[in-house]
Amino acid sequence: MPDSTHLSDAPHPFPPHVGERLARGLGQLGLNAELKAPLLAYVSLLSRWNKAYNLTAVRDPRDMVNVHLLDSLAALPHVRGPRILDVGTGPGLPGIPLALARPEWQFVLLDSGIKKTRFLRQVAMELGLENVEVVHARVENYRMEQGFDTVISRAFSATGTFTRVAGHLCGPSGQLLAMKGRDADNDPEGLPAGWSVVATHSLRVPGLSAVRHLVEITKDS
Ligand SMILES: C[S@@+](CC[C@H](N)C(=O)[O-])C[C@H]1O[C@@H](n2cnc3c(N)ncnc32)[C@H](O)[C@@H]1O
Repeated sequence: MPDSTHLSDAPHPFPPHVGERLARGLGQLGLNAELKAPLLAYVSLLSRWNKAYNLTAVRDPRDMVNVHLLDSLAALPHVRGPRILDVGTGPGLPGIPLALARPEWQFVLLDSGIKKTRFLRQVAMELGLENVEVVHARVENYRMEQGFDTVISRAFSATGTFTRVAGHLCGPSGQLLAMKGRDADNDPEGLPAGWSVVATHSLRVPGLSAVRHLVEITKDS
């Protein structure tokens, strides 16, 4: 395990153009430039812990800016607060970038992998993220008295499986959002009874040529 006592002192291990790329992307998404510093601090932690914990296959911090940070933030206009659950968050995607962008909302970041949640607790502590709770659990076993406004996942599973294992965590007027790559996977046949795909949004991510998709699923009324 990386020695956490040294992490906060570590300089960002990136050349200036990494920050410039991020600042440009934030501008294109209409987001505050002040997000740049905490997002780079997150990428710094991610790339350091990745060496020991293998948290993401994306190893180059320059690629992390587009593939992880801006990709996560591109979903923000469709996320409804104030209570968000990120299912299978892995190293905190999209949960950490979203929580940084919306400090007034409450985020639960859930993953069944102990290395992921250990890393995320460190991130929340180092970045002072008081709006983030980290939960180590399988989503199908996780229960919450009050449902969430948005239950989101990125690269987690087929849309039908996501709905089956996480649907019980949606509040009465909540929504499920499944972040997908090129293939939207919005096949209504795969959904459990009583749930429908109400929209598939195409997302443009700064710096990425391929279109991403966001599948919105709600309970039938
Ligand atoms: C492909 S990774 C995606 C991680 C992250 N969302 C991203 O976009 O990089 C899928 C994650 O889901 C987690 N996972 C798989 N099944 C799960 C379950 N039943 N409950 C909670 N987490 C699960 C895995 O541990 C893994 O971190």
